[in-house]
Amino acid sequence: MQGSLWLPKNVELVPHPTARDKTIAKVDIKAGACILSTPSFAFILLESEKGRRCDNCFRLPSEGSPLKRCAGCGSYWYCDAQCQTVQWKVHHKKICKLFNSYISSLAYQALAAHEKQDAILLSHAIARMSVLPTPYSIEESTLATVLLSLLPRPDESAVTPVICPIKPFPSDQLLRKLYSRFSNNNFAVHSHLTSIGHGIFPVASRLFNHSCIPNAAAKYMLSPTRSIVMEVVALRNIISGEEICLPYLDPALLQTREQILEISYGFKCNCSSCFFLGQLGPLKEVPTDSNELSSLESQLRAFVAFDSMSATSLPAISIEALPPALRCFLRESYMATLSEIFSKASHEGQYDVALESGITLLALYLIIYPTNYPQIGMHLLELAKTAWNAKILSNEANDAENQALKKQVKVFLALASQALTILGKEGDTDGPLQEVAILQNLVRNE
Ligand SMILES: C[S@@+](CC[C@H](N)C(=O)[O-])C[C@H]1O[C@@H](n2cnc3c(N)ncnc32)[C@H](O)[C@@H]1O
Repeated sequence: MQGSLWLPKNVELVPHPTARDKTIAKVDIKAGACILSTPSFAFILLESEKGRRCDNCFRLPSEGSPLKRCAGCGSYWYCDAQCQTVQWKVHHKKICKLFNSYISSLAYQALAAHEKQDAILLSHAIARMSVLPTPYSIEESTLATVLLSLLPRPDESAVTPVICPIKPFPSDQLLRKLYSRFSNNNFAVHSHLTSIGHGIFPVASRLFNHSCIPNAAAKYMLSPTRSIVMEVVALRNIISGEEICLPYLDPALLQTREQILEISYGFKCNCSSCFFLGQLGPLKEVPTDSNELSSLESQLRAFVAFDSMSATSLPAISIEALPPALRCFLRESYMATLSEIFSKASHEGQYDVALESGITLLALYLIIYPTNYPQIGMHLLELAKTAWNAKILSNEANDAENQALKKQVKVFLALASQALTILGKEGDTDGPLQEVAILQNLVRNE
């Protein structure tokens, strides 16, 4: 395996006691470094993005250049003839004429929404194998070889959804083998943390195990005429010999992640965060009395000791250090409520409520997520926008309040920039890094 051409030079695969293999760093890797850049084998847009984005490169159309619909099937959209040609060669020529009768067939219509998505993704993967010089000789494609070498999912016998009747049709055995690699090996493709599609990236699947406190994250690069590419980026400095892990799900799913990992991936996570949560037993209820809740929330903020007026870096806090009295905040439901209070208050202009709940949420994120996790950077940007709006609407005569809000905007922006720069540019243009730069400019020129 070590000599494999697809294996990046800075990592190696070594045996893992329960996960078959794991990937470790062969050298020290710096925060922000790209560990792997890998093409997808097959991918699909989410139904909600169909016709909004190009089916090949996933980009949004530029102004004045609407997407062009495939004249054959009318069901795929492209930026231009180049994107269409790329996808035509990879799989669409095997699907185009058959697509509409396939999706209106009773067998396809009977599938649940997620099965329909799997069925089309599987059709794309099969079509891609059917265009090999010798159809379905997977050894002619490195990505197909890696894909079929992946670990199957726990419910290997799940019924394969009906696929597009591609010619020549694959063997039942190949279809089942491929479908049994779905779900535990597929990735949600996102742009600035919003899902836009699904993809199969065999090399990334082969390399990275899960951790709820990952040291790396996946991002997706969209560029003209190219199919999407996944990049795996180090979130912090990784030392030689350390295992490199991705999050298979949002680590903030504190109560549900254990079950999801067991059902969908067939393993029990042994990270220190899961170990700690497993030892805690049932969590106390979050107080319903508003005074009691507010006092406990200020204790949480004090524990994290984040100073929104002067912080120059984000504190790294381990979940194990959380005092017993504050552990009730480790409830997913509390986090969801807090996040709703923050967004509602900032949209409705209740900026004092928004800033307080937003900083409490930041404190929780710093406890739950690892350093430089993208959600932290995105949340800091939202906090900066909220403080900026508060400043604009604040009483001009109240100079002290104005200056305090301006200081907060600067602190949030500087920290958002630090965290988001580690992941770097991804997805659609005009992302959060550009928003940070625009707001920094406004503050500077004010
Ligand atoms: C995408 S693969 C990861 C690569 C895999 N280790 C290999 O050797 O091909 C996902 C599968 O790896 C295993 N796995 C991933 N993370 C794990 C972890 N933290 N602990 C145990 N098993 C894990 C599970 O079997 C899961 O379904």
